[in-house]
Amino acid sequence: MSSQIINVLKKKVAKKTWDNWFSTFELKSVEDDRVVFSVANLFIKDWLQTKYGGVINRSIHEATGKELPFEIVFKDGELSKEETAVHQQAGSLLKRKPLMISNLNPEYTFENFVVGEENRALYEVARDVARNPGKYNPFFVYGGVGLGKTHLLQAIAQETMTNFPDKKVLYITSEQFMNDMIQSIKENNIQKFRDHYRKRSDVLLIDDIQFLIGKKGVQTEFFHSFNELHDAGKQLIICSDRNPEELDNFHSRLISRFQMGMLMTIQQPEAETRFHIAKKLAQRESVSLPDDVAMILASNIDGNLRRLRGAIIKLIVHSSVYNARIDISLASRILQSFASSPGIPSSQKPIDQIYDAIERIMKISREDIKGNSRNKEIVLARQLVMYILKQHFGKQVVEIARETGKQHPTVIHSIKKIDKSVMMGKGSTKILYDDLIGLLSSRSAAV
Ligand SMILES: Nc1ncnc2c1ncn2[C@@H]1O[C@H](COP(=O)(O)OP(=O)(O)OP(=O)(O)O)[C@@H](O)[C@H]1O
Repeated sequence: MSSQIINVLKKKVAKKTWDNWFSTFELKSVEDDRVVFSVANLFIKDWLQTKYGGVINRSIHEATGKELPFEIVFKDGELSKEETAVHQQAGSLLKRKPLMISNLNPEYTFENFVVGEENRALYEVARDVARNPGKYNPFFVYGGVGLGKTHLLQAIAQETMTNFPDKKVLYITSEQFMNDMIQSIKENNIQKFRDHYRKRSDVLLIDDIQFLIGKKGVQTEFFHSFNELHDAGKQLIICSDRNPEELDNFHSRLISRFQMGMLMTIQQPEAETRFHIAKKLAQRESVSLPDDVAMILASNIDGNLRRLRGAIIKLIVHSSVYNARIDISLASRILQSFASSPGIPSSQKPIDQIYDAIERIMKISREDIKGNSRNKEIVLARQLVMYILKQHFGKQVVEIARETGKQHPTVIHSIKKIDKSVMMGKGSTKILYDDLIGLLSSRSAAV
């Protein structure tokens, strides 16, 4: 029966697809309640689950006559050093994706951050912060969605760790701070939480502070952590999608703390900078983007750089799957698919906007998402709905539970799960999320 599943699956996908994506895919076991496959890479695992979950399910059904769910695990737990080296040297694009070891994305470095005139001053100060912790305290960076704030924060974190191996550098989102706080209260151990943030970090970086809008209790806790660290000369680095003054419903004393150090904004990159960013984004995927292709992408996609990245990833995946050259004609087709996907009307309720975006990008209907199917793609879509409601539209867990008709623990679990993938910049879930946010951010009020 084991080989039958693979045989059926092999017949259902094109040879090229099989060679590109299933070369390390093997059947590990068929159990009473599930089928387990293994692959040799984190990114492929994620990609197969998302893109080929449906066909894998159908193949299992056809071969076994049962509706068994499946799971994909790493082969032998993880890649051996030799395998990693081989995969880094050669093979398909996907095999070369690095495995993440910390909550910092190894690609978010200063070397990978392209500096145009518009952000030169910001870049210089950021490097200075990593060389001289405590000099500009706090360092507060704000600016629009997808302009590189997280990248810059993580670059400061990584460079500080290199410059000062003895310093304890802690990077978190303000949502994680809140979750840790709630967890510690549940476990009746708030002191441990306080010690963790106040005593065990020399450099604390907090991403997306705007998430704490309206959460007065967490703000108070953060205020005390801020003061204790600041008084002890520890470096604080904070970023937000808006100026501190625009943090509505924030304690005024916290806002004035944010304003007392170095406050800088991250600017939209000009077309020339976008050209260099496009080249760099491709280089991060070990692909060299021809100048004319980088040019056409940079001049057609502005604003949120995740859209630019999304287009480049699509280009690379397309060229890998269809064995096509990355040239102007392919880039134009990709751009057309971006342009022909009209915006989502912003007059709709957030949840309807998200359903629409998912239907367009993942081809999964709202009925499926609202239902109870455990199909992996549908489960992922459901989790993305909850995560986007929270992150992008600032909804509370109670509201999300009400709007999606799911229980609180399911909502919390889903948000955590997607947050982890997004934070780690992990594979296809992150790409999907970026695509969805790109589409939602470009919504047209006209429709
Ligand atoms: N100057 C740059 N050079 C190279 N890559 C960049 C630059 N700015 C942004 N990027 C890339 O663009 C993508 C989006 O950046 P990032 O996630 O840091 O944006 P953000 O401002 O934190 O977004 P959000 O407001 O949603 O939190 C990332 O892949 C990042 O590496």
